[in-house]
Formats: sequence, C-alpha cells, structure tokens
Amino acid sequence: MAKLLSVSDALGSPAFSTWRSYYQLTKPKVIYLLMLTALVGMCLAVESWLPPLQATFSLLGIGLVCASAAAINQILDRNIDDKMARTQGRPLPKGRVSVRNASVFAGVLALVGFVMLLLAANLLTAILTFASMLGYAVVYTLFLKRATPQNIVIGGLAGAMPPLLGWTAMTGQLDGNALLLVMIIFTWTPPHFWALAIHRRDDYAKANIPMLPVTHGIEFTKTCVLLYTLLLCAVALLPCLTGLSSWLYGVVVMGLNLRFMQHAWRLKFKPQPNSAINTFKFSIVHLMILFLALLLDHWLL
Ligand code: HEM
Ligand SMILES: CC(C)=CCC/C(C)=C/CC/C(C)=C/COP(=O)(O)OP(=O)(O)O
Repeated sequence: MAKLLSVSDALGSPAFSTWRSYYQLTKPKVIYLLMLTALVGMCLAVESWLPPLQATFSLLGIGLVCASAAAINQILDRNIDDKMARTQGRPLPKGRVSVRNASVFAGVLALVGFVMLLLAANLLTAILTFASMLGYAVVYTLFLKRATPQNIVIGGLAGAMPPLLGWTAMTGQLDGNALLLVMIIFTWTPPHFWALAIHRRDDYAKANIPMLPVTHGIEFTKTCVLLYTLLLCAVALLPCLTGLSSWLYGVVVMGLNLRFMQHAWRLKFKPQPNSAINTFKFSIVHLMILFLALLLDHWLL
C-alpha cells in the first residue's frame, strides 16, 4: 500500500509533471509511428540482420530530430494552438513550459540527434534529416499551414521521409524502393489529415487556418479524401510489383485498402456523426499494420 501511494505521489509531483510537459512537446505518438517507418526502412535496406549499434543510434538520431521538429512546430504555433480546443491543453498555451525553455529543449534534441546521425549513420542521412526537419518545422508550420489548403499535401513530404532516412542510414545511398515507401506515406497523409480536419473544421475556422474543409467546404474535402484513398490503395500495392515485397504483404495490404476505402466511401456517401474521426483513427492503424506487414514479409519470405 505504502509503495502504491509513493508511486501515485511521484506521478503527481511537480518534477513528473514538468517531465511530462517536455514529453508532450515532442508529439510522442506521432514520433513512435515515424520511428517505426524509419526502422522498417532500415530493415528492408539490408538482406541480413541490422548492425545493432549503427541501427540503434541512427534510429535514435532520427527520432530525436523528429521530436525537435515537433517541439519547434509547437513553439511557432503556440498562438494558433491556444485558439483551438484540440490543442489548447498543450504545454506552451497552458504556460507549463516557457518559450525559452522549449527552444533550448528543441535545440538540444536536434543537436544530439544530428551528432548521432553523423557518428552512427552518414552525412547523406544527416543532411536529408535536416532538410526534412526544416521542411516540417519551418516551411510547413510557418508558411504553408497559414497560406494554402494544399499545406498538408506539400508539407506531408517531410513527414513521409523517415523510411528513406532509415534506408540511407544503413546503405548511404538513395534507392527506388525507399522512395516508394516515401510515396506510400505521402499519399496516406491527405486522407489521414483531412478526415481529422473535417471533424475539427470549426476549430480551424476559429483559428483562421486555411485548411481544406474551411476554404472549400466539407463535401469537397470528403471527395478529396476518397480520391486520395484510391491513390493510396494503388501506391500501397506497388511494393509487390517492384519485387520489394511478396504475397504476405500483398494479402495484408489488400485487406487494409478495402477497409480504408470502406471508411472513405461511408464518409462521403453514408456519413454518421463519427465517420470522419473514425476514418482518421483507422488511417493510423492502416499505416502501422502496413509497415509491420512490410517487415514480416521481408523477414519471413
Ligand atoms: C503534414 C503531415 C501531417 C499532418 C498535417 C498531420 C496531422 C495530424 C494531426 C492534426 C493530428 C492530431 C493530433 C492531436 O490529436 O493532437 C495527428 C495525429 C497523428 N498523426 Fe499525423 N499528421 C501528419 C503526418 C503524420 C505522419 C507522417 C505520421 C506517422 C507516420 C503521423 C502519425 C500520427 C499519429 C500516430 C497520430 C495520433 C497522435 C495521438 O493520438 O496523440 N502523422 N496528425
Ligand atoms: C525530420 C522529420 C522527418 C521531421 C518531421 C517530423 C514530424 C513531427 C512530422 C509530423 C507531421 C505532423 C504531426 C503534422 C501536424 O502538424 P500540425 O501543426 O498541422 O498539427 P497540430 O495542430 O496537431 O500541431
């Protein structure tokens, strides 16, 4: 009993809540999925087992730079985040972390991440990771997000990069199959985000952010979700055609594609109040299982 009390005391302590605020600055769940895609890129790049030290520190390096990009995004977006119900509770709008401390935190994460990439991976990976970080934290956040409803389509390229970063970390070279993995996440991003943006349309309108449902309406956005889902379904099959993956991945991805199409179709033609948020949630399951299937197929067949 005493032990249980001391655990709950520790969780409620100021030190833990400070630690949790910094952790939240990194958008942890997004980062874990990004790191999974980078890890799969690494595994698919080599025929045998991964070199343990090189792979561990490269993956950590990619994760730390992504986390830094997420923290910079929250620093630059703190005034927008304060206006939206979904983001109001974040550490910066709530004043739980100061802008100065968040900036130091983001700087340290980026620095440690780059040094790790330079030491464990190679210069190409460090440069590509730096470019992706700038693409998301500066180009998307500061310019595109505030300027055009195509913001997430263009900005999505940065978030799609981790499998390529994982690949180059192991081989030091660009590869067509790695670009194919990037294409999968690139075409996945619009249905992933626009489904959420439909659900949160009023939040974005209130914050004056030109997301597609605000500028072009909900019906048009639903059509775009459906069309991009179709495109994603086609692109997701390409690893079978290029020989990167075989029947196991093919069977799993066909099941995933059918389910995603069902969500997108329902959202457009038979909507229920929670169709949009359910489509968003399924998009995350879709990408996670798709990358796990790529890995299993690579290992088992
Ligand atoms: C420009 C591209 C992207 C945009 C605009 C975008 C946008 C968003 C937004 C607004 C959320 C909601 C976060 C919240 O509830 O506070 C979200 C959640 C999420 N996104 Fe994305 N996303 C993008 C790319 C990605 C990528 C590339 C991945 C991973 C490969 C990813 C994985 C996730 C995950 C796992 C969540 C759930 C987070 C949670 O429940 O806390 N996203 N995304
Ligand atoms: C090095 C590298 C690959 C960097 C990219 C890393 C990264 C964190 C990509 C995630 C994309 C994402 C969560 C966008 C949402 O931003 P938003 O501002 O539209 O969402 P919000 O309103 O929830 O903050």
